[in-house]
Amino acid sequence: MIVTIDGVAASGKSSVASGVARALGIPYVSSGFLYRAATLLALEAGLPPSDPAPLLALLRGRPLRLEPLAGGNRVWQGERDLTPGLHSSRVDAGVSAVARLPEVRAWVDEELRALPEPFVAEGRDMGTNVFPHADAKFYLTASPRVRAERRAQERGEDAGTVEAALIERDRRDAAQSAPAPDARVIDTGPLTLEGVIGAVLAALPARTA
Ligand SMILES: Nc1ncnc2c1ncn2[C@@H]1O[C@H](COP(=O)(O)OP(=O)(O)OP(=O)(O)O)[C@@H](O)[C@H]1O
Ligand SMILES: Nc1ccn([C@H]2C[C@H](O)[C@@H](COP(=O)(O)O)O2)c(=O)n1
Repeated sequence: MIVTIDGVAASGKSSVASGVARALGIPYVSSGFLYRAATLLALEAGLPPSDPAPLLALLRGRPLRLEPLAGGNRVWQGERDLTPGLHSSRVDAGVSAVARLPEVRAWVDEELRALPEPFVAEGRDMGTNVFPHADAKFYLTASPRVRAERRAQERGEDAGTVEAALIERDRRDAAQSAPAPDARVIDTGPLTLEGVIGAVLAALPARTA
């Protein structure tokens, strides 16, 4: 069984996917972690963001392992846990360029499709491209301001600065961020996190709940 939760930056995908996965007793998969890990390694190696060849050689030479857990994901390269470095403003600023590379997207898709079911998968294109036959699909939205205030509170940053960065990231990620035609779209703006999780659980087909 696969449930997909897609949406724009800071719309609540990870938090909602985690809550739904816990309620179902299954892991959740954060596809963004793989894009962020590839970006972190590219930045550390000083690789050119527009040339996929050296990055793919690095990723295939020393493979990454995504560890989906009910409470969160971790990404390992050998014995090195890359997770602590994935959610920095530096990675935020560089990840869209890496995620735009078709070769990197193909690598991420291959990694995701190799994971054993069941799981909740969150990202931008889980319901459209990676798992089009998922059992249930959801797409989260909220206004840039609402998302910025949540992210700013989470990271202790200025909401105006965060809002501008989110709008820019939405623009850069637009090509892969459309909702699947059969996805249920949820505006999380008026809802608490628990309210969104409850709405997703209530909308699951009987066989998945
Ligand atoms: N409905 C909600 N009400 C209030 N706060 C929320 C809600 N949904 C998410 N949040 C909070 O908003 C912040 C961003 O949520 P989260 O990290 O899950 O978003 P995301 O879509 O996974 O972000 P990114 O695209 O950067 O990975 C977190 O602090 C989270 O707790
Ligand atoms: N399925 C996905 C997941 C993520 N991305 C890109 C776009 C995001 O800016 C970046 C980080 O994702 P996040 O951790 O913020 O969910 O990775 C993508 O293109 N496709």
